[in-house]
Amino acid sequence: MARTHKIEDYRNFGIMAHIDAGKTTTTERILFYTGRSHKIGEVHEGAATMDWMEQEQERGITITSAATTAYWNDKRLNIIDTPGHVDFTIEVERSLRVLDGAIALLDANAGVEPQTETVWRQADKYHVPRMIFVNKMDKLGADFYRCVEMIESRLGANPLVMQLPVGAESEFTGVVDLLRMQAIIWHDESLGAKFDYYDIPDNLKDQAKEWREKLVEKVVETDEAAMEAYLEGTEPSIEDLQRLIRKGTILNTFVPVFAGSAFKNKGVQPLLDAVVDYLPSPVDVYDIKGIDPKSGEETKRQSGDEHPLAMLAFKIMNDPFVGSLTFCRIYSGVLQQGISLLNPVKEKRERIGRMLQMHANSREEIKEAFAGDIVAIAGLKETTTGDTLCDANRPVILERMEFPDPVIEIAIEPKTKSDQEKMGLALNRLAAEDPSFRVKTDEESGQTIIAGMGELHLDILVDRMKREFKVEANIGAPQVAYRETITKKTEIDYTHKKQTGGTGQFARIKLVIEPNETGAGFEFESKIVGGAVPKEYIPGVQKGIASVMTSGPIAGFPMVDIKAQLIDGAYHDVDSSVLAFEIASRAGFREGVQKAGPKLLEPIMDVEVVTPDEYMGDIIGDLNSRRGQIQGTESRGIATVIQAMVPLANMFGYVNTLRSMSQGRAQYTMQFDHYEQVPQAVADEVQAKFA
Ligand SMILES: Nc1nc2c(ncn2[C@@H]2O[C@H](COP(=O)(O)OP(=O)(O)OP(=O)(O)O)[C@@H](O)[C@H]2O)c(=O)[nH]1
Repeated sequence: MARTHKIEDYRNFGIMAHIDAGKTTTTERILFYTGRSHKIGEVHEGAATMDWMEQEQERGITITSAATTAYWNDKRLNIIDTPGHVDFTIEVERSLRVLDGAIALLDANAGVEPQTETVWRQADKYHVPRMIFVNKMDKLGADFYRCVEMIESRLGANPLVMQLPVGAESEFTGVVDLLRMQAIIWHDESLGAKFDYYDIPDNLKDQAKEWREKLVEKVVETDEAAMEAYLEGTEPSIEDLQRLIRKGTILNTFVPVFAGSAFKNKGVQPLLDAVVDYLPSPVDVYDIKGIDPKSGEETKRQSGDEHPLAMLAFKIMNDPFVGSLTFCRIYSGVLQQGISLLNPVKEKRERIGRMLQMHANSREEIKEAFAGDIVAIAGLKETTTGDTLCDANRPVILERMEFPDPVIEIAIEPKTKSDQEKMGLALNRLAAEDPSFRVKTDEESGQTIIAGMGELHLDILVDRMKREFKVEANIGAPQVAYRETITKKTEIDYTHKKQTGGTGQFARIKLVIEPNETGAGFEFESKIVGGAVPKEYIPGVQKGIASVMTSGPIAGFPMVDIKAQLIDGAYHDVDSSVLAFEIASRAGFREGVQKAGPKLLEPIMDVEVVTPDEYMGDIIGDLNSRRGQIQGTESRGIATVIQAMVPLANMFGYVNTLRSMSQGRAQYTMQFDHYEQVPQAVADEVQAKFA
């Protein structure tokens, strides 16, 4: 099987938006017009093709990114679905990672919304070229020009207005194409409604002329020759304009803006034309960066079949028909069924079995795939999200995605004992799919603990466990991961002696324990010379201390950052053993930490809030009341960035507070920074709760 489309004719793009801006509807229409989807499922009827999982439809938010292949104007489109919910920024990041361009949707009435700002900034981080579709022009209160203004003021972007709406709200009938200076009018609102080209309506003629001038001026600025010609009175041709718009879009100089109503089936076809005309192909964007696993040096991988195979796994889904499906973007080389590839991250081999191409409502078995393609591979064993698969002879680790550490822990237990094993399997599967989700066992209580990015994040995973793995579970309240340590140097002299007929037990130890540097963990050293404690018993001493450290004296949290030295001791020829020394050190250390000024530590988060100026005062005041320490503020574009260190314990529910304080316009991110002593009053509370 050969390539059906040159790599230059690929468009890998995603659609990003605030919740409810119409991403699902627009994607549905795109799939319909590209001819692959023959039945349109309205979102509210719960039959949307892109929303695969049941609960997504129930919750009405798109959680997973699916990739779908479609065709338009002889070009091959791979549409990568990106979610809009703030708890799933990780999903947005991973789809932004593998797409080359994006359409940002606006609700024509709501304009630029908070999550539009969030995903826009994420796209900025990856330099993703974008276009904007002002959707819902048929809606009450739709205002195209206000949206254009907000693109500048809220997103700090440079809008290149390509179309003007003809009418608005219920009078919306089509658009003026400013490039060709003609009106495109749809005859009715039904699916597949026909459109025709007309002269620009009289009442829009002046406005169209004015906006075309703005368009041409912005476009010729990207090219000196065109600029000079224009200044001398020569209008660029439509082809020249298109070429320069493509160039400026790919360089992120400006963002072409279009108008329409996906729901009323208006504006989608010209939008698809624009995807083909202005969004980049895989060879138009930066070469993907990577690391040579042998030398550790940075390298790059060019897009193209002629280069060694390298692809990035960006999504794992459980598929009811074939089990686990790993979605991969091929950057270079040709992938063939049956070959064996290296996963250099895990240092494991993977054999490529079944390969699928996903379409809107069908899947196609393929034997071969090429640079630029997105394929779903069945049955990979070792590969998790973010891993690279490559030619073993030319290994590369493609730029890894950044996954923030989980901040919330919740205890989980199956509703029935018999589900214990099934739950373990399910949690491990989910953790393999989602790098921001972790599972562990609490040593002390034996409880299973799951950790994630937020309460909603964990909620959805528990829900998936129920639906996909048929495991019902109860969960506890979200919990901060406290730690304990000591503050004073202390010496311990402890003797363990037991004489109960037969062999006795004897061990004497002298320990010095002291605080270790923050983050240095547990250190053990033996200073024994001359055999006061025989060498073979010393591991028993270390083991005894380590076992006590799993549960501190204040509230049973793990102890950290302690240095222990064994300085002296004594033994008995018959009665001493490793076990006797372990028992002695356990009891001695436990006694010692009580005298060594034990303290409770809490995780301190590095919090960054990005907000419009007017809410800054309130936000800082609120952070102070959360025991937060403001590190500084700076302006970034049109917003203010506040940097603060805040205890995690006081950050639960912050999303909602921030939302209401800023009318939803401020966003925040946080990540773990360090552990710090808890003030006494708070420590007392924690102790009362856990001890
Ligand atoms: N009036 C009008 N409504 C629209 C239009 N496009 C979508 N809608 C409606 O807006 C609502 C949200 O649309 P979706 O397509 O589900 O939006 P979404 O962005 O995918 O939402 P999430 O999946 O929750 O992120 C639905 O009720 C749609 O019918 C439009 O062009 N005009």
